Amino acid sequence: MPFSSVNYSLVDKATHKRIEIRKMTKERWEGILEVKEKFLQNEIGEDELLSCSYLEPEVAKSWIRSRNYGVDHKRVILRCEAKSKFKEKLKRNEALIKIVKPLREIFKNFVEASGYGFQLYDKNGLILLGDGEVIKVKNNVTKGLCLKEGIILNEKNIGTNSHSLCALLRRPVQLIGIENYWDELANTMASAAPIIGEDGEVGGVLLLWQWLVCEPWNENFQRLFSHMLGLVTSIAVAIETQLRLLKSYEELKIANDSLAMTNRMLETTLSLIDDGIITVDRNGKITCVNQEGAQILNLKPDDIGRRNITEFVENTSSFMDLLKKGESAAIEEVVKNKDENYIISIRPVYTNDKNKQINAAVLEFSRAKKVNALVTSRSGAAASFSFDDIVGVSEAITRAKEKAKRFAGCKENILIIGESGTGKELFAQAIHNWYCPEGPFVAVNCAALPRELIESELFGYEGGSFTGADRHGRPGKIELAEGGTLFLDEIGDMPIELQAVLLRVLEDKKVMRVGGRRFKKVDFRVIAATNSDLNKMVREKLFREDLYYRLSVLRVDIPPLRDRGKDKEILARYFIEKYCKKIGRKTPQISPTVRKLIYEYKWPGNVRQLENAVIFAINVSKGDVIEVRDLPDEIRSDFSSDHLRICNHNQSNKRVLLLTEMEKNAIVEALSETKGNIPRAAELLGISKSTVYRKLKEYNISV
Ligand SMILES: Nc1ncnc2c1ncn2[C@@H]1O[C@H](COP(=O)(O)OP(=O)(O)OP(=O)(O)O)[C@@H](O)[C@H]1O
Repeated sequence: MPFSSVNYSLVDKATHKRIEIRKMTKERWEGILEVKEKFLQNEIGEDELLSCSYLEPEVAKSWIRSRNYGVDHKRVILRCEAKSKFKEKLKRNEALIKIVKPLREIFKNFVEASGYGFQLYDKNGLILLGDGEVIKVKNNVTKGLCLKEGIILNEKNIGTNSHSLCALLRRPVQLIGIENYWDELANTMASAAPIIGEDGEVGGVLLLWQWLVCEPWNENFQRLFSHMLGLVTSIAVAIETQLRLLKSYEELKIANDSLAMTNRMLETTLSLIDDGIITVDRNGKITCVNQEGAQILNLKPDDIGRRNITEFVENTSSFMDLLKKGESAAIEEVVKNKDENYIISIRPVYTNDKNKQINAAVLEFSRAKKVNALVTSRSGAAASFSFDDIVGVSEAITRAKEKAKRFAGCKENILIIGESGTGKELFAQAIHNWYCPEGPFVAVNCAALPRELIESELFGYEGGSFTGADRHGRPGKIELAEGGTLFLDEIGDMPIELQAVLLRVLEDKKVMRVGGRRFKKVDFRVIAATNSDLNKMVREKLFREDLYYRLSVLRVDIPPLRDRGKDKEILARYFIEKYCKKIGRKTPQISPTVRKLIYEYKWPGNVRQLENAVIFAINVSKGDVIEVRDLPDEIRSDFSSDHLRICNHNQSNKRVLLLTEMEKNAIVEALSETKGNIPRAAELLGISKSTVYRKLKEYNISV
């Protein structure tokens, strides 16, 4: 008689299908028993078994598989997993075991009290967590089935069983006694529920089993049995949830750790930046700050998230306008309670790239002084010379150097007077480097600047103030000299109308850009230089008297080269060596005639002229000695006339004798060097052949 009554059911959470559990009646029990005996004794075939209404089709299929595996229903041989493999599997299932273990501990007492067994299997029937219980079978006779970890109980070993069917069908399964294949399990009832992992695979099976203590068709037993399945399924669901939580927790922990690491890296990076970095929200509230930023704004840790950037900048409205505009910008601002100007670079942070809605901004505060120094050094306006680079031992230069050094130490403006090429800029750089080597050295040649540009060049201009100007405006040289030196070369050429403006700047130490409305504080020293007679210019009303006095508080006079005695030779040798080193050439000697020339020539172009002459000679000379012929034409011709002038004008016998002797020696030397070749000797001496012939006669020299 077909058995069809359905007594209870549960919903499989994996498939969301209702699993119907058939009630075990006496009739069904006996039906199964009968068909099992027939099947095991080969009295019925597979088809007949599969069509048996007492038996669940999945159980029937499993019996067939069990027989095909060769499982003996009376006696099975249990297999243990190899130690190393077992270890590896425990490791693989670590998270699952970690969750199930405490549950099993709780359950243990319950097991002892009510005779339940509780195990965790992997999907292949390996016991990952056992209760170590011994299955007692048949009339309380203890048999040797120990449900310990490491034992493999699967269909291939023990035939049909609930946890293997559960893993295969991926849903809860309940088997009672004779539904199992192995006779030893005929007195047990078991409920198994799968633990499905995030990947949708069976990660393990939870099994709850008990001895059959009464007839399975007993009402109480039926109730208990249904509860058992509900219980094991709920535990499995709880474990799945915990597994997911653990995974999310671990992912979160990894994400957290990496976030913390990124934060630490960012903090370290920010602390290394010696500019202030401050982040603000769209309303200007300060949200984050690095050490330097906190120092600039004098912020305490408590201020973060409370105070607004507008509390710290003077020109609040234009600052907030820029911030709200959401464009990258840089402005120069005065930070309240600070004596310094800062360049504030604003970098907006958008909510997303599409709508460009500003969400926050990163502000970089850099000291204007530092930025200007960088700009000027990058533009080649840095001072590279020191007092040690001023070559010379003559009394005149030593005195000038000492004076300049004394003046360098104080903040006053300095006026350097000297002929062109005497080294005025060299002195200015040395003074600057003595006093404030960190600051910018901004040089302006007042003679080289077109008259109409000199004002914007010196004072800068605001954006759009005149045609051709940079639309963002530009700082002037005075602003750029902040914290350093403004070197005004050829000050005598500064237009008179600008002299008044310069005087005011020197007095107030404030500038306003052309087209601007705001004065800006500047702190710099002026070193002015000229080769003009400023005194005379003042008398002739070409130079403002008040500016002259303002500038000439400390005055250094640089002596012309002709007054520097043996410095001339020292400098010549210095330049030869320096230049040859630069071009990688062997340093040539100076012929005695050239040496004499160096001493006696007037050097109207001073040190610059000497340096240029030496470079010229090195490039022209072919040998190891620089000869007169190697020198530039104008020096040779100037020298010859100087020479003659000395001969003509100086009537002192001694002097004439000396000079004639010198000339005679030079001619003898030239002839010996050219082995008596007169045209070549003339070339060497820088005089004509006919002069050589005349001189030979005059000095009675035979070739
Ligand atoms: N004492 C010195 N030692 C070494 N080099 C020197 C010395 N004096 C001048 N020079 C060199 O001579 C050249 C001219 O010097 P500098 O430009 O300082 O002169 P200047 O008086 O400012 O000239 P100008 O009036 O034409 O501007 C530079 O190359 C400089 O380095």
